[in-house]
Amino acid sequence: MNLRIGHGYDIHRTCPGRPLVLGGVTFVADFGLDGHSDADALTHALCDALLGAAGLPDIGHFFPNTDPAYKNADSQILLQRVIAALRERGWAPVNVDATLIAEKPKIAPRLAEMKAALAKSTGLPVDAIGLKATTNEGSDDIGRGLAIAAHAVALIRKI
Ligand SMILES: Nc1ccn([C@@H]2O[C@H](COP(=O)(O)O)[C@@H](O)[C@H]2O)c(=O)n1
Ligand SMILES: C[C@@]1(CO)OP(=O)(O)OP(=O)(O)OC[C@H]1O
Repeated sequence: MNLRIGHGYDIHRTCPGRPLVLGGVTFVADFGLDGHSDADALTHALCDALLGAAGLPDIGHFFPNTDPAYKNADSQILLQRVIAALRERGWAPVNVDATLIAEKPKIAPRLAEMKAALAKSTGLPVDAIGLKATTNEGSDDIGRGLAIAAHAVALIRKI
């Protein structure tokens, strides 16, 4: 089999006093996301989708949240390392697709920047990066602005 599919999901709580980083882009917002790294939930979901496709353990296995090396880590670096781990095992990404669930801020105006950042980190062309945003229609903690979540899928091919 030369093609594999993977799925990833991540959620981080919002908090004051931290930058809001999503898909490698920093948003102007009065809140950020809580986490050990930069807490970029979208990029973490993408990492897990890619790792899952290759049958590898999840992001926390490769970059433990107990390791000071990853304190405030740039998740684009983690994504680059995930791509390298796949390549070492003979896999390359074909395309990825993700959905960000956030009540605010408005993501759509910055989607192109986010796709460009993720294309750079994955080595994929921009048109192989799918990215959408939706609110949670006011329901549960995401709807109340207390958290931001992301779902992602990735297709990989044997090199
Ligand atoms: N944080 C968000 C959420 C949504 N969008 C855009 O708005 C459209 C409508 O959102 P619904 O939750 O009502 O589906 C959605 O299709 C996105 O284009 C956004 O930019 N940022
Ligand atoms: C990214 C890592 C890095 O330590 O930490 P967090 O920013 O806490 O993110 P999470 O998705 O909860 O866990 C994965 C960890 O690998």
